[in-house]
This record gives sequence, structure tokens and C-alpha cells, in this order.
Amino acid sequence: MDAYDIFKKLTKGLTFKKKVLNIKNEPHVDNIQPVNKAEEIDPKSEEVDSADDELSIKSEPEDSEPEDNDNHSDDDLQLVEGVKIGEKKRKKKRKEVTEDLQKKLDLEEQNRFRNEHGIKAVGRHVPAALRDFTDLVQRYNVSQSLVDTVKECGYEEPTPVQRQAVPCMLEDRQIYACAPTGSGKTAAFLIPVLHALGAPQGGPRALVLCPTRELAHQIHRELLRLSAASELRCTVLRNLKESKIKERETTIRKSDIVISTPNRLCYLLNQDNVNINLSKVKWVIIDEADKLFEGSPEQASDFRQQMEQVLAACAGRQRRVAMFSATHTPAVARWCRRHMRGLINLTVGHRNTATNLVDQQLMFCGSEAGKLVAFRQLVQEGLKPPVLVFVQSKDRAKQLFKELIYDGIHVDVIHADRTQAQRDNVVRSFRVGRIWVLICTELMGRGIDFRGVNLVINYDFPPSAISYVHSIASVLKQSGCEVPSYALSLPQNRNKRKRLATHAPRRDQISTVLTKPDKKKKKQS
Ligand SMILES: Nc1ncnc2c1ncn2[C@@H]1O[C@H](COP(=O)(O)OP(=O)(O)OP(=O)(O)O)[C@@H](O)[C@H]1O
Repeated sequence: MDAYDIFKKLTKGLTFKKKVLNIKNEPHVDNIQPVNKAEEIDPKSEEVDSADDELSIKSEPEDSEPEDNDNHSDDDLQLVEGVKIGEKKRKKKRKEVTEDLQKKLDLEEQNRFRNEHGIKAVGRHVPAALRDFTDLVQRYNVSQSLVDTVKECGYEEPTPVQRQAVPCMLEDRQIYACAPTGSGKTAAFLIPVLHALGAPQGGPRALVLCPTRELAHQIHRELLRLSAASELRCTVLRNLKESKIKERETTIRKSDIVISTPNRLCYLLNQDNVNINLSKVKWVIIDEADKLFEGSPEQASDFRQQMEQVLAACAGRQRRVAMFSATHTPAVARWCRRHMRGLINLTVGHRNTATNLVDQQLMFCGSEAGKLVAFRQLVQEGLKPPVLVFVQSKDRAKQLFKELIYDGIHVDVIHADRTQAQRDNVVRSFRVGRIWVLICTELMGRGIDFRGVNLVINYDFPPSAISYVHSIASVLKQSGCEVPSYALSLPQNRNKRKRLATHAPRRDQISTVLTKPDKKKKKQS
């Protein structure tokens, strides 16, 4: 019996740990780097020492083989599995890198597309801009009939504000969108609202608030066109005579979309005998938001209170707000930040710049009286109607009208003191060309879609423009117009600028009847 047989007898029924067996059987043990304990083993020392350390004694059936094949196959499996895990990880990592790269490329492409269309969007996870109206069907399941109606309105391509505002609203994101006058803001909010409401349910689910009745009617006209294929009921909140209140209440209770000025809506909500449920309202749209927030501090604060009341009434969880405006104002931006979660700010073109499709000129008139002289001169040189003239207040609108009525030009005026029927009549006559020159206050005329107007005269420089005359000059410059040097050399007075931003300047009367010059007023004109 040799040493091997003795060892075999002694160790009968015992098994060696796999690692030890491996080491023993492994001719190049010292080359195995990653094996933990193997690194500590002195290859010159006797295997038995190592075996002592590594032996695990467990009882085995008598006939068991000292080398357990199963153990080997386990080892292999582990090895194979190890490789598999590594590969999986690598594949996952590779996939992640590819996805990241694709995301970055997509984002870059989206930004390039936005830049191309003058769109700036700031906010978290801004949805991609629309390439085409047909995108709406694929991306948002918008009904084909709505898309067809949009096309039937003659809208082949979305305008820039529509490209970005529509997908945002379709993803239920609250937005503050600023885009120039005439850039298609109305359809930008009506398309997603029409999609969101779907079929009629009875009871308001969307509110559109805007500063004037004229604008409300204009939005309504656009809404009727775009909702031609739907059964939704839309209404403009009309005058609220005592005798009509109950009738209005009934109409609103049956309507899906209500368009109103904030004043009227709040007046109706505040009536004791009126019960209107706005809890199902999904969208509150504020059009011409800048106009609603500006004005005297009292007006602005009235509007804020009205907004609070409206939002409190539209208390449903799903309620969203979208603001649309031609200019970007800090007051609106602040309100949005405070009241609109997950806000996306959209700007089309440069903020507060004039459109470069319009030629603009500054005309230096010297004094208040000089403006009338300059105006008459323009008429003598031959005005090409239709002409819109903006003045600062209804009193000044009346004064200018009184001056021009006998000048042989077909002129009329709209201001808050005229009845609704009178205003509608005047706007209609202006549209069909019976009136050549229409005088209006900025608030009245703002937002009304007067197509084909040939000339707009800002008879009274808008107060906000006076206060920022330097920026106005740069606005003109940016839109490629000539800027007279005096406009650039006007002194900047911070206090005056601040005051003018909230208070319209006092001006002399518009009149050719001579009055005593008032030094203080003259300075301001
Ligand atoms: N995608 C479009 N393609 C062609 N025309 C359009 C498109 N969208 C809107 N319009 C038309 O452009 C005109 C101006 O649109 P809209 O009155 O909505 O502009 P707006 O941005 O609201 O202007 P404002 O600031 O004066 O209210 C309208 O006559 C409207 O029918």
C-alpha cells in the first residue's frame, strides 16, 4: 500500500472544496490572478497544507466519487452565467448610450426647427413643435374631422405659435405664449380646446376671457369656423340687462365653451339668483393677457381679483390656464409664475418687437397742435384707406372725430360710450369700406382683426412706448425702419419712465380752437 492508497483510505467519504481541487489540478496556479485566496497560496508549499485550509468535511455516501462532476458543471454554469451577466450589462449600457445620443440628436433637431420658425420655448420637457397639422392625428389622436376643418379654413401650415402652443396644450401643459398680432393665436388655443372637449356634455368646460366685446365676437367667429364639424355649443356672454340675466344663465349652463370679458362673467357669477357651475372647466384661456393686466393700478387689481374669482369657481382638478398675448409684460409673467404649475413660456420672434412686415415711421410734430396739422397734411397728400387711428382715451377719440368729421373724409369712431350696436355697425362699415378712417381707443381696437388696413396712425404715442422710447427706437431699427436721431438722443429719466408706464400722460385737447397754452401740459405732449 503506497502513500496514495493510505491517503485514499483516510479520506474515504470526504470531498474536497472545489477551489482546492481546481488549484491542485491547475498547473499554472500562480497565473490565476482574480481568485481571491489563490493569490495568498504559496505555490511551492505542499498541497496538503492548502488542502487543510480549504477542506470542508461533510459526510458523503460511500460510493461517491471524490471528484464530483456536478460541482464542475456548477462551476461552468457560474462561469457562463458570469459572462452572460456582463454581456447583459454591456448591452444595456450600449442601449442607454444609443438612446441618450438619439435623445440629444432629437432635441437638437427640435431646437433647430424652433429656431427656423422663430420659436423660443422655456420650461421642462417642452413637447416637440408641430411639423404639420396632420401630425395631430398621429401624435395626439386628434380627430381627422377637426384637422380637415382646420384645412377647410384655409390653414395649410401651422403658424409658429400654433406649432408650439398646440402640442403643449394637447399635453395639458399650462403656457404663457407671446406672439405678434395677427400670428394666429386664436386657432392656437381653439384647436386644443376643441380636441380636449370632444363631444358636447352641457355645462361650461372651457372659458375664454378677453378684454373687449369686439374681440370676444371675433374669437367666437373663429370658433364657429373651427368647430363646424363638432356638436359643441359655444357662446359669447352678451349684455347683462336685468331682464336678460336668467336667459344668459340658461344659455351658459348649456354651453361647452363660453367667451366673455372678465367683467361680464364675474358680474353674472356675483348675481344672487344665478347658479352657474364652473367646476368642470378644463381650460381657462386668457387672450390679450397684457391688456387685461395693464392699465391703471385699480384696473389691474380689479382684473387680478376677477381672475381669482374665476379660478376659484373653476376649481376642478383638471383645470388648466393658458395665456396668450402680443407682448411680453413682467406683470403677466409674474402672475403666470405664481399661478401656473409646470409653466412653459413661449415666445415667437423677438420679444415685444414690431413685425418686420410693416413699414414704420416716426413723425415729429413738435406739439399737440402740430399733430393735427400733420394729420391734415397726410390727408391732403392722399391717404389710402382703410386707415386706423389710435388715440389715448375716449375723450380724445371724440375730440379728434369732431375735428375730422367736416374734413370730407369718411370718418367714424368707436369708444366705450357708444352702444354695442353702434360699435358693431361702425366696425362692419369699416370692413366693407364705407368708412375710410376709423378712430378708436387702443383698448377698443386692439385685437380686432381688421384685414387689409393700409395705414395705422398712433396719434397718441402709447404710454408704454413713451416710457421706453429707447427700446421703441431699437424696435424700429430691428424691423429695418429708419430711426431719427432725436429719438435716440432723448434723455432717459427713470422716475418719469416708471410713472408713464402706469399713468397715461396728460395732453392738450385735440382742437383747432385756440386755447390758452398750459405750460405744464405742453411739456408733456
Ligand atoms: N395656420 C394659419 N394659416 C393661415 N391663416 C391663419 C392661420 N391661423 C390663423 N390664420 C388667420 O390669421 C389671421 C389672424 O389670426 P388671429 O386673429 O388669430 O391672430 P392673433 O395672433 O390672435 O392676433 P391678435 O394679437 O391681433 O389677436 C386670421 O384671419 C386667421 O384666420
